[in-house]
This record gives sequence, C-alpha cells and structure tokens, in this order.
Amino acid sequence: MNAVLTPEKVRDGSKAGVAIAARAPAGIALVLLGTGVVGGAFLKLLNTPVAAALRLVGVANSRRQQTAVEALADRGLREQLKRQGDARDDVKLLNALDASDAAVKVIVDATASAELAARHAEWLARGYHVVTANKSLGGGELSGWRTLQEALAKGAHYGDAATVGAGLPVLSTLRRLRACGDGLLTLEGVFSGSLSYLFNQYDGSRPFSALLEEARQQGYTEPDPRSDLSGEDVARKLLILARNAGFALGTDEVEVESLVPESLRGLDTQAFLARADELDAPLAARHAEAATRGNVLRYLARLNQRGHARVGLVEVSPTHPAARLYGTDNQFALTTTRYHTQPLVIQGPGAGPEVTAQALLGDVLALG
Ligand SMILES: NC(=O)C1=CN([C@@H]2O[C@H](COP(=O)(O)OP(=O)(O)OC[C@H]3O[C@@H](n4cnc5c(N)ncnc54)[C@H](OP(=O)(O)O)[C@@H]3O)[C@@H](O)[C@H]2O)C=CC1
Ligand SMILES: N[C@@H](CC=O)C(=O)O
Repeated sequence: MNAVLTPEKVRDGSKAGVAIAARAPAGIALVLLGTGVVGGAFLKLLNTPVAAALRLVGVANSRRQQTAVEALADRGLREQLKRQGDARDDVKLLNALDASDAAVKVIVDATASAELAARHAEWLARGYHVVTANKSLGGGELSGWRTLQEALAKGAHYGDAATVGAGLPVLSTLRRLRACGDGLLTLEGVFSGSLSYLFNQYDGSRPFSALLEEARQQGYTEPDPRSDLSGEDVARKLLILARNAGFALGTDEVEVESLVPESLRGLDTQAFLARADELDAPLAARHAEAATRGNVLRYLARLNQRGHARVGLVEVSPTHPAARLYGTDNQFALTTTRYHTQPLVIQGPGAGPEVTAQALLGDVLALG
C-alpha cells in the first residue's frame, strides 16, 4: 500500500466517491457491497478513465445503502453513507441493478460477510455476475463450493482474483495450467500478506502486537485480525487454490495452527485489540527458540501430493525462499506434472487496498 491511501484516509471518504454515477453510456452496471479498506479503494478506481464504461447504481455498507443517482455521484459518497442513506435491503439494491439498461450487471462483494457470500450462487443463478474479494464461499464449506460450481456450470461469471494473493495471477495461472492438462502436485508458500508483513519484520526488538497494529493501520489485516492470526484466512486461500486444482477438500481437511491464545478467542474485536499485547510473550519465545538455531519464523501453507493440507508457523533457515520476502509479499510455489524439476513461483505484494481493488476492477472489466 502506498503512503497516500491509509485506511484512515480511505475511511474518511475524502479521497473516494468523485462523480462516479453521473456518466453515460454504461456497458456494465454494478452495485458495491462494502465500503471499507478495499471497497473504498475500489470507489476511487471507479473515478479513473479506465472505468468510464462502468455505472455504479448502488452501494452499501453494513448498515446503510444508497441508490439515488445524485448521492452516488457525491464526492464524499463513502463518508456520507456512514451518516445517511436507506436502511440495508438487498432487494432494493438489486432492483437498482435490474432497472439499469446495461447489458452486464455485476455485484461486487468487498465485505468479509459469510451471509453475503452464501448468496453468491443464488445471485449468479439469477443472471448477475459476481466479483468478490470475500473468500467465505470459495474457501468455506465444501457444500457452498459445490453450489457455486453448479451455478458456474450454467455460464455465470465469478470474478475471484482478489481472493488469493490480493489479485496476484495465481488462480488464473492455475486454471490455465489445468485447462492445458497440467496437474498440480504440490503447493507451498506464504499466502497471507499480513502474516508475511509481521514475520518479515519481527526480530524480537519490537512487540509483535505493535507490528500487528501497523499492519492493521495499513489495511493488510482482515476486519478482525484474528482471522489472519488464527490461520483461518490462509486456510481459506489454500482451499480455494486446492479446489481449483481439483482437490475437493473440506474445511476439516486442513490442519490449521492458530497463533491466537485461547484467552483471546472468545472476545469481540475491540476487546481483542485492547489485549493484543498478550500475543507478545508466546511469539517472543517462539522467535528466540528459532533464533538459537539460526532460523526464522514464517507462516506457511502446504498442500502435498497426497492432498494433505497444513497451514502454520514454521521455523525455516535464512536461505529458505520464504525467508527472503519483503513487506506483504506472498509466494506461491506450484509443482505440477510439467513444472516438476523446479516449481513455478508467483510472488509479490499479497495484501493492501489498491492492489486488491485493482483485482476487483480487472474482474469487472473482463466482463465487458
Ligand atoms: N485488505 C486486504 O488487503 C484484502 C482484503 N480482502 C478481502 O476483502 C474483504 C474486505 O476487506 P476490508 O476492506 O479490508 O474490510 P473492512 O472491514 O475495511 O470493510 C468491510 C466492509 O464491509 C461492509 N459490510 C459488512 N457486512 C456488510 C453487509 N452485510 N452488507 C454490506 N456491507 C457490509 C462493512 O460495513 P461497515 O463500514 O458498516 O462496517 C465495511 O464497509 C474481506 O473479505 C477481505 O478478506 C482480500 C484481499 C486483500
Ligand atoms: N488479510 C489478508 C488480506 C488478503 O486477503 C492477508 O493478510 O493476506
């Protein structure tokens, strides 16, 4: 993420929402669910020339929504929505999409809501396209994944580039290899931008919780950072990749190591954040232990050839590829039937508002 677009600036809405709706003609009409870190950055992109053929006809946060043309064109749309707008009502929001004369109608999900993700397949079946940063369907229960596949088999489009690597070309590569008859053998790497940011920097000199707060401020973490620290978000990405490679894994088939102590698990998000310093001592001990052997800690995801999947904290030597990452770098090493001597490696920033919003925009534009 660059220095200009902090979540605070995204959250204050001053940078987003400039005359988005008032342009014509629109080839693609869309509604946006979620105006947080990613949704706010997406609104900014809608104001750039590449989005000229897109028409925003509705936008919603968790409490309010807006479908009025003048309001959607307001410079401070995102901020305005915090104070005013209609009560949340998906039916009314989708009516706005139906009322549009655009040939292509898209629902963009920039939330982390499992309830909304559970509706993706239904929306696809009704003829809308769905573009999502929300991993809860693709990386959730296998039954949901199967329902999604049924909807896709009928020709609907599901833009999910943002769900893995914040838009790094991982899913597209995997699908392309598969379409060419190449099979995934193993998959390994760092699939979390926030955990990468944390462990790339953590050397024991600053409390882990201070780094976590930095990651949160930069917009790298999930709305509740325990989704990252628990390994849940990494497990979702591993499931999305594995399923796209043909491994129909259930959520209970991924071994997940959580970094969240038992005492911090049952709290609401604010209470957890207030006690985040309780993460410090256990991680300092893990770090010191690894350091005695000259090693470092990295949170890795692995899928082996037998379909065994694990995500967790691993001690690696400083020469390990995952030990040489920077910032929010993700790393995906794909060993396949044709890339078997050396893996195909995809690496780059794997979290942050701008790259993630760009992944959403790319998926929307691909529908045109
Ligand atoms: N941050 C990143 O780097 C990346 C994030 N993602 C994914 O993007 C998604 C959003 O993340 P992020 O922007 O960081 O999260 P935020 O918490 O910043 O934003 C979430 C937004 O979703 C809104 N929301 C929640 N429930 C609903 C609902 N039922 N209807 C409409 N809006 C709702 C929230 O509303 P309110 O404002 O009222 O709280 C908020 O505006 C997550 O699924 C995340 O995994 C994916 C790749 C990278
Ligand atoms: N919280 C996630 C954001 C992208 O999915 C991460 O840290 O990778």
